Amino acid sequence: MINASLSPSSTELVINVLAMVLEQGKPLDRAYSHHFSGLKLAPSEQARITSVTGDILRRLNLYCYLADISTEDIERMGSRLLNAWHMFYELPIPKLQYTLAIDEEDFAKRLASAKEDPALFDGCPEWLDKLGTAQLGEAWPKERAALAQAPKRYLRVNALKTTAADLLSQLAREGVEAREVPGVPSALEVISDAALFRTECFKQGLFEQQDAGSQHVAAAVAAEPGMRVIDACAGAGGKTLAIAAQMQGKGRLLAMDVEQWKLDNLKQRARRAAAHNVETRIIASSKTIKRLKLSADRVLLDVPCSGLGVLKRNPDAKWRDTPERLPVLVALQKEILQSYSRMVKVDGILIYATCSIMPEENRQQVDAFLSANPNFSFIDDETVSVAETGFDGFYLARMKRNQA
Ligand SMILES: C[S@@+](CC[C@H](N)C(=O)[O-])C[C@H]1O[C@@H](n2cnc3c(N)ncnc32)[C@H](O)[C@@H]1O
Repeated sequence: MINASLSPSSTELVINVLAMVLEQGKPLDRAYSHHFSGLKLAPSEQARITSVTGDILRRLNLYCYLADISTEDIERMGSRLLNAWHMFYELPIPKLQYTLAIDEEDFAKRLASAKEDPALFDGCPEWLDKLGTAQLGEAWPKERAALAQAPKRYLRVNALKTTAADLLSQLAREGVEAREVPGVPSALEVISDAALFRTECFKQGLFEQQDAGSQHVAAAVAAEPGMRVIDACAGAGGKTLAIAAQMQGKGRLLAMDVEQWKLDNLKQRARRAAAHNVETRIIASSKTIKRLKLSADRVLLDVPCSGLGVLKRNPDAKWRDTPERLPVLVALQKEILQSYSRMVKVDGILIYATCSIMPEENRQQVDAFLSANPNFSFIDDETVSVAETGFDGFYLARMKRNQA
């Protein structure tokens, strides 16, 4: 994808999106929709812009260092940043009307010294490198390097409507090239640049866009038709819809969250996917949880987390987040685990999950929960490593309730 220079107009768009994210603090997807609306960009050009913007955000500190500018000065110095980015990939520099040129000799010196600093080369802010090293030790550098790579595009075959083989051939008829993903039977990897959401297959609800790691976590719920299942931090329902397919639409699937707009979004997606056994419920207070005491065969707690496993896909988070957020999240996860586990019935299974690879949010939480709750026993756990799988990074643990 990164094999040709951007046009001058696309360069300007990338600078504007970056400035909106980094200087106005807007989420990346909102910055894209703001700047793309009203433009008649070809899907391939739009894909190039998002791919270059993503790459710059994944290694923003590296490109800023090469451009000799600060990460806070993108609006004013954006052309210099984009020049450095083109020089890094040895691409001809776009001919902008106003541009801040970079001295080639100076650039070569900076590049040589950046290569001596692996954390900088992987686009890792200092606070994150310290945290990753403290949490993961020797395993951190390879995860850090993997988090600097572009994410692959995956979709989940909606088993309520189709099969992987049928979807592959229908997508091929619409010009979308995809292939199966070893180890994740519900997933297909999209290998062409197609505009997926414009396809008939999408309109018919034959698939959802979802990372293969997230699908792997949903598979661990192993819900069966007729069960009573609660997805208590359902958000817009990525995992809920996967669970509905496991249940073949039979049984009761309750999707809960503290944000109504996410549940509204979920309802819409569930309709398109024909996931008719999904019910949504807002968590208004602890009473909502209490009323569901000992009621579910499976409870999935996909808790709010640092998101440090999904930085490939959300690279802007690295430049917004601070290390102070982690202890706050860890305390919230602990509270959710303790309180929401009440909904698991005897012999039922609790599935705790995060999109983080940091032990403090993962195994350490589970161990603390198990020692405070001897009525639950550990079944298994797994960290989906970004480096080993190429997927987003996740964690999941399964625990069984043995007594009320
Ligand atoms: C990691 S996201 C869930 C992603 C979702 N399961 C998916 O697969 O698309 C965590 C969710 O927890 C929700 N949340 C935050 N605090 C919560 C709480 N106290 N109880 C329940 N959900 C909460 C957030 O609104 C967010 O939607």
